[in-house]
Amino acid sequence: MGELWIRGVSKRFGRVLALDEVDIRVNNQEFFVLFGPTGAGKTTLLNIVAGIHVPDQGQVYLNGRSIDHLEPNERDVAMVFENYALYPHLNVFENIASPLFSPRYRKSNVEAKEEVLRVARLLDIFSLLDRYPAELSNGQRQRVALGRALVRRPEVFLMDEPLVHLDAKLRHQMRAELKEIQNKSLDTTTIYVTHDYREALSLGDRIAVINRGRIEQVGSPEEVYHRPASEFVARAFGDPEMNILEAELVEDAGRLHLNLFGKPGHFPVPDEVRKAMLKHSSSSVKVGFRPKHIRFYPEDPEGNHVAARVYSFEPLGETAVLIAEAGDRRIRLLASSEHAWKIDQPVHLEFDMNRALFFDASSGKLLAPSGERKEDVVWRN
Ligand SMILES: Nc1ncnc2c1ncn2[C@@H]1O[C@H](COP(=O)(O)OP(=O)(O)OP(=O)(O)O)[C@@H](O)[C@H]1O
Repeated sequence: MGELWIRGVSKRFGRVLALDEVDIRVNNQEFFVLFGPTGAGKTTLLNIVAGIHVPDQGQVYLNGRSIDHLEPNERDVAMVFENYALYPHLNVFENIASPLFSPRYRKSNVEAKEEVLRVARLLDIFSLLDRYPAELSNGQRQRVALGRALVRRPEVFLMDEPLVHLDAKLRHQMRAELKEIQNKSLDTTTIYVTHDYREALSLGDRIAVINRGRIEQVGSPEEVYHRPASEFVARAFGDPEMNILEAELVEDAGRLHLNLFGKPGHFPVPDEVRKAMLKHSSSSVKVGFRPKHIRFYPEDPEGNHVAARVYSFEPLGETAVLIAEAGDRRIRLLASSEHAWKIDQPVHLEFDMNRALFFDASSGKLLAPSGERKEDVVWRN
C-alpha cells in the first residue's frame, strides 16, 4: 500500500515561496508525474515527502497516517536522483545490495542475494553484476541506481529526473522500460519528476502540472493535453507550442465571432462554446490553436484565410516547423519536410475554430470548451 496525501503544503526559502498550498492525493500503485519548468518547486516537494525538508505549513500522510514526525530513514520511501551516485569501490551486485545491510533492513546474505537477483531480473542487468561503476555506460549506471532503490521495496518511490542525463535515444528506451517495470512488476506508488512534457505524457497515470509553487492542474495525460486548465498548461504540452492569440469577442446578427487579425467575419465561435463565452464578463479573450489545427496553403484559396508570409522554416526529419508572420503575430505551424518553404513566401492560413481553446485574457484560465472533445481530426498539409 502506498497512498499518499500531500495536504496544503507550503515552503518558503527566504523570499522565494517554493511551494504554495500544494494539495495532491496520489493513489496506491499510481505512477504520478510532477511536471513543471525549472524552479517550479518539484524537487522541493519530493524532498518534503522524503523528509529532507520540513514544510512551513501542511502535512504529508502515507496510508492515512501523518509521517511528518519521521526522519528520512524511517519513512518507507526511496529516492532516485538525477545524479545516480554509485559507490565506485563496490561492484554492481554490492551497490544494489548495499541498502539491505543498513540497520533498517538488516538482511542476511542469503536474503540479500535473492533480492538483488530479483531486481537484476527485473532490470535485465544480470550480465553486469560483477562490473564496477567505472566500467558501465550512463544508461547502465542509471539502471543500477534504479535497482538500488527497487531492492528496498519501498511503499513510495520518488524519482527526480532520473533519465535527464541520458542521451535522447537511451532516454526513450529507458522510458519504455520504466513503464514496463511499473506495469508488470512494481506494486509501488511512484512520484516521478520531470520537465520533459513527452516523458510526462508517456509515463504518467496522472500528471500534476506545477508552476511557481502552485498546482495548475492534476489530470490524466489526455486531460492535460486536450483540456488544459490554463494557458500555462496549454503552452507546456506540445512542440511546437500552442499558438495563443489575443482576440476580441464580437456579436453580430445574433452570432458570436472573434476579431482576430482585423477580420471579425472570419472566425465564428462554435455553438458548443458560444454559451460559455456569452457568460464571460469581458470581450477580451485569448484563443489557442495547436499548430496542427491550422491549415496552410501556398496559393490563396477561396474562403476564410489569413494572408501571411513565411518567417522561418525548420526541417526536422519527418516533419518541419514553419513560422508564419501575419501582421505582428507569429504563428507556429507543423509542416511536412518534403516541401521546402522559402523565407518571405506568401502563405495562407486557415484556422480550425472547432478546435480552438478559449482562455480568460487576464487569469489565463480555460473558459471553453468544456466536457468531452470529439475525436482528434488529423489535418494534413
Ligand atoms: N535550499 C534552498 N535555498 C534557497 N532557495 C531554494 C532552495 N531550494 C530551492 N530553492 C528555490 O525554490 C524554488 C523551487 O526550487 P526546486 O528545486 O524545488 O525547483 P524544481 O522545480 O525542482 O527545479 P529544477 O527543475 O530546476 O530542478 C526555486 O526558486 C529555487 O531557487
